[in-house]
Amino acid sequence: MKLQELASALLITHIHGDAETEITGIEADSRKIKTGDLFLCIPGLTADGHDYAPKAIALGASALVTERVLDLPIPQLVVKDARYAMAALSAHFYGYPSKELKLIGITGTNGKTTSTYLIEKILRDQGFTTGLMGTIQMKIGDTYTEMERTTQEAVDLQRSFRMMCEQKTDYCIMEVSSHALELGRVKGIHFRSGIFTNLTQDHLDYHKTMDAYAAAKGLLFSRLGNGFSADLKERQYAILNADDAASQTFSKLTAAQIITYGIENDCDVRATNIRITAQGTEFKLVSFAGEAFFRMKLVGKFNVYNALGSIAAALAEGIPLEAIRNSLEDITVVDGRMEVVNEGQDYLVLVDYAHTPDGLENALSTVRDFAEGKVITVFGCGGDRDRTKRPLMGKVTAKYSDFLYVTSDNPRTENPDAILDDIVPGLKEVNYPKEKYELIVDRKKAIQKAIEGAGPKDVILIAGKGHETYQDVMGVKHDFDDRLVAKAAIRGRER
Ligand SMILES: CC(=O)N[C@H]1[C@@H](OP(=O)(O)OP(=O)(O)OC[C@H]2O[C@@H](n3ccc(=O)[nH]c3=O)[C@H](O)[C@@H]2O)O[C@H](CO)[C@@H](O)[C@@H]1O[C@H](C)C(=O)N[C@@H](C)C(=O)N[C@H](CCC(=O)O)C(=O)O
Ligand SMILES: Nc1ncnc2c1ncn2[C@@H]1O[C@H](COP(=O)(O)OP(=O)(O)OP(=O)(O)O)[C@@H](O)[C@H]1O
Ligand SMILES: N[C@H](CCC[C@H](N)C(=O)O)C(=O)O
Ligand SMILES: [Mg+2]
Repeated sequence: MKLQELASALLITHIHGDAETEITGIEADSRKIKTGDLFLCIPGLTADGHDYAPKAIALGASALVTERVLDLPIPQLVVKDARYAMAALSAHFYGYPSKELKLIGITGTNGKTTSTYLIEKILRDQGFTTGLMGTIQMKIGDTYTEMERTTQEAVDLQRSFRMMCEQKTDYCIMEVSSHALELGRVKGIHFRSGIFTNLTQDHLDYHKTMDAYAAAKGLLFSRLGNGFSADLKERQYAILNADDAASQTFSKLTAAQIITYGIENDCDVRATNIRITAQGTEFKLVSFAGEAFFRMKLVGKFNVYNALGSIAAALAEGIPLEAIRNSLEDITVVDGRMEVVNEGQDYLVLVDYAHTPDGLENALSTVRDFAEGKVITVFGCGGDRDRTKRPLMGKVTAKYSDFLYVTSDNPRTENPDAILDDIVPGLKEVNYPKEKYELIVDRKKAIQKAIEGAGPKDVILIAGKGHETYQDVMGVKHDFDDRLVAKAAIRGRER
């Protein structure tokens, strides 16, 4: 594509340099530049892409997008807002692929990943081809790619959408993080449905206040439904959790058709007669499409919420309730979410991804409900992330645990001991007895100790890292998988 043609996606009348320059790719990271690429110089939070322009040129970049003219020998598109340009130019370069897909976006503090897998299952059982993007991976059909982030940067996102189109994907189900919404990674993307799971504390390091965090999530809905359509295929839906106060705000922001779901409040898709056991959940679904009895293998009331949002999204696509039920009843586990580590031992070991106060509240209250023995929790908090959630996570775990191992999650660039020290005030606030917890920085040792100390019928919840197969210490990702560490410890104890 010629630079001139690409520039037509923006209000650019003047190009510094040769407008006929051929652009064969588009990148915002100098480390990924190939010959012929356009390099977007993004002023970021920690670095300024403009500083990497010379490196991009050395690697063969054929043109730049900049916010100021640089004294460099290749053509430049000078724009006011390089992030906006990144989203708009990427969409244009890849031919607006989101319009060729039915895109279902999910936002909320907890439950996004889980919901993507539930919806994927329902759609695939109906014979649709699907793409999935989120924390665990990107999946196109049965091909998996590990991702750096939950929601990709605009350039990568548009490229992935194009790949999905090439593989004749009908639906793409994706997690939309608040960072992505705030940083414009999904700007201009055409969503068919937006789902809101819930809003509780996380990421205040980035958003600073809960209001700002909510406003970021709201962007998914304010951009939905900008034109009414008689054609069902073009309709857009905002699927909102009626039991979360933020939904009221989001409902005012959107022009899309609203479908509400929940348990406590009156809504369009509601679960009643809920029964939670260690084996799963049961509930009666009452909806505009009729009633049905669901029996799922996923545990916890929070998974009823995830199921409800997914059911609402599927109903909006015209999928029969019976079929939805059959699909959801089939799902046994979502990778790293309440995943049982079973080596035949007489105590239960669960690996879960709860890494927020509310996630822990949900996971632990569920465990507490069905535990016949003690509840032993192993958890920590991620470094370089919201510090204010640390004592809150301590407080929640104290509320439900008979014994606690406070350990490292991904310390990233922080001192691991200091992270543990930030958790302890939460334990002290609720007078959690000193003899009921231990601080063990080494996560492997903490897991081993928890397993060595477990008695018959006890439940050990290892929280925070779920599906992760690494531990990030000072930017180095060391192999680490809670499930494998737990397995080895169980076997070691038996010997
Ligand atoms: C807060 C946040 O999301 N920051 C992301 C953002 O940073 P940024 O825009 O400020 O970029 P920067 O690192 O300052 O660099 C500026 C520019 O220089 C470029 N650069 C930089 C270095 C270099 O050698 N060459 C080069 O070209 C970068 O590609 C970028 O375009 O863009 C960068 C490039 O894409 C990301 O690496 C960075 O993610 C950081 C590492 C991060 O940790 N993000 C997390 C918090 C995140 O996004 N998480 C959410 C999930 C949350 C959830 O699931 O709940 C997610 O969607 O994954
Ligand atoms: N609907 C929910 N409400 C509250 N907690 C939940 C819910 N669903 C899952 N959880 C808890 O939160 C953890 C993370 O779930 P999941 O990975 O589905 O969320 P996510 O929103 O994708 O998280 P992330 O922001 O890290 O991508 C689970 O392991 C579980 O403990
Ligand atoms: N998407 C979340 C995941 C947190 C997972 C936890 N293991 C941690 O490292 O804090 C984040 O990036 O904040
Ligand atoms: Mg996720």
